[in-house]
Amino acid sequence: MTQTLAIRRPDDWHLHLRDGAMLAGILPESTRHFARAIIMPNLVPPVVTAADARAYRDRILAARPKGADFTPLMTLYLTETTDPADVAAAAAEGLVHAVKLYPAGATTNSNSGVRDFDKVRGVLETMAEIGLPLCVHGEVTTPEVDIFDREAVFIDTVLDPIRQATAGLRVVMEHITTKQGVAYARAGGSDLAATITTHHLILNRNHILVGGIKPHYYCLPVAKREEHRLALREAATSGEARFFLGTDSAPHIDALKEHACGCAGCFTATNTLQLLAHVFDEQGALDRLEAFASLNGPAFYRLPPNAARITLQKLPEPAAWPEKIATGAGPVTVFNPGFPVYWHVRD
Ligand SMILES: NC(=O)N[C@@H](CC(=O)O)C(=O)O
Ligand SMILES: [Zn+2]
Ligand SMILES: [Zn+2]
Repeated sequence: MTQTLAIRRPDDWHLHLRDGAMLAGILPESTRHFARAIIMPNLVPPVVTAADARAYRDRILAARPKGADFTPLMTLYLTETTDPADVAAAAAEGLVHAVKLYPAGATTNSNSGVRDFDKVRGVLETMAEIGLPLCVHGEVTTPEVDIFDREAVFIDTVLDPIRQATAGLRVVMEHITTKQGVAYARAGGSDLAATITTHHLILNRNHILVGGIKPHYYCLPVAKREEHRLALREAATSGEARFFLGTDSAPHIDALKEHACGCAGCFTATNTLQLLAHVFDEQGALDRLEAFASLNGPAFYRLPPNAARITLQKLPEPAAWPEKIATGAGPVTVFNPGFPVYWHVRD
């Protein structure tokens, strides 16, 4: 018996598209199923000003496959010298939909991130006034803090103080990976939301480390214990408006993943929808997939949901996708969940 599920076309509220040959190679993987995406600004050099964002948007639009219905929603990379007036103008023009906070050194290409939070107070106050969301990579970078504790410590020592100090600031906790992240998101009001990735609904830290190290399962924040994965599954499938999909699909060429000092990032753009249907089916929550993937995100970002629909089908044979995407920069391995997935996306 074939099971069918039609949902509004989804959006991806946290996506890395990179630039140049990598952008050209991986963009079709996102435009196939997603209508819009919040585009992360951690290029080298980062997307800091409105002019940077406009130029990057134009490169993305130029790389779009013919006929693709896909709108990139741009973000600015917050630095200690970001100009509040430039941010406000970019938001007013509809160019920029969020500002991204990377604690300096927390993740891939985050060296221009924030070290002294007092220096960004003016920008945050402007953002609170105009309702522009701050997207946060929530990990401390203090060497003494264990990598598995960095999200929970960030919430207590950085995120909560920022939110207390900046009344009305709208915040998205990006790619939460812990039960503490889920609890903190839940304790906030309508000005707080959290994205959850596909891979963090599937992986715990054993998947990365048991039976040999799996570089393609390494991302930041790193996957945590099983109890945290279960908390994320419960949150994602709850239907609550504060939780929505941000894949954090983050391509790196295989040569840099399968490396003595491998890059962080899982590439899930290709098969995210199939995997999500599998996860929501396992949780008995298929009726809430649309809220997570297609409704809650636009509501938080104050955009209408997509009018178009996409149909998912559970078939007797497993869904297939390429093992790797060939790009001009080199091959990128597609996230392999390690189990068969019977949900397909109908063309
Ligand atoms: N998630 C990752 O592991 N990597 C991201 C950066 C990020 O989102 O932290 C990347 O740009 O590669
Ligand atoms: Zn991040
Ligand atoms: Zn990311």
